[in-house]
Amino acid sequence: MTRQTVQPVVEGRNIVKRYGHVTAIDHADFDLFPGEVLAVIGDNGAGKSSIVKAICGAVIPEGGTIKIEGKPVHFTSPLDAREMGIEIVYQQLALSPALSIADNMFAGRELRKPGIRGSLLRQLDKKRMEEFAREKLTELGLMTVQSINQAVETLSGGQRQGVAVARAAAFARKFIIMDEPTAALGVKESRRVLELIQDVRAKGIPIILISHNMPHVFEVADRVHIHRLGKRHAVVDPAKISMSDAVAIMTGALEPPPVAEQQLAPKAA
Ligand SMILES: Nc1ncnc2c1ncn2[C@@H]1O[C@H](COP(=O)(O)OP(=O)(O)OP(=O)(O)O)[C@@H](O)[C@H]1O
Repeated sequence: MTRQTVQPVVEGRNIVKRYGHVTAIDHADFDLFPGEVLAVIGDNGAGKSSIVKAICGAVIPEGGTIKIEGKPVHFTSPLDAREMGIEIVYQQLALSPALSIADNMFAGRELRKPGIRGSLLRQLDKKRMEEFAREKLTELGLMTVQSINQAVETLSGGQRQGVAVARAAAFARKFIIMDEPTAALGVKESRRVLELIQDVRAKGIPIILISHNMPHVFEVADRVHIHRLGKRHAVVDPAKISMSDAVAIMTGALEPPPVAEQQLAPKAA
């Protein structure tokens, strides 16, 4: 397959978003390709969260185009993106501590019992949800947790993040956005989440990983999107650039490589 024939999963062009006098997204471009982990790095306030929010409907851009698998989209809320199979894992876990693992996995999209018990009486199909949750956690090697009915508040930070990743992986049909998924975790727990990212990629689901942690980025990313002053400043191959050069480009201390030497698309297979 040549580079030209690979259709991006996400293609953002010329995206603009202003907050008063602040231009959070300044005619930015963005590409995510099938099967890859794309890291997004940038200084504080560079606009990383804003561009990713525009892609998942949490921010509505004022200009530009966003295509998902070649089709223009105009999301008005993250629910629109979720319906399309786009999942998000936040640093601040969006899990409900008092609810069980299984309940958290299905929050907002519970399975109902078949027939009239589900459609009319709205009865939840607990058994099917538990089975599904168990299967998904097992798939990602996360069944070290005691019970699927255990409250999330009894889990360690890493296990909780594991549940959030498993939930995203279970429902993502297009891609997963992870915003600083290891920021709140210890060394061992971060390691597990990095392994999970690789497992999810192995399942064929592409991932956008926002992170300030350069060793983590360089360990798992296939390409590194460097965001600066509201726009895509460069895309580099982590196998070909040093961490310190990537940081220098990010801060403006070093010029980005010429476009022809950048990794704007994955290497041809
Ligand atoms: N809701 C908002 N209202 C006003 N300004 C905002 C809002 N969201 C973001 N901004 C501004 O837009 C710019 C980009 O912010 P954004 O959070 O996207 O950057 P970031 O690269 O994700 O930063 P960080 O790494 O610190 O999270 C910043 O100047 C920020 O203050």
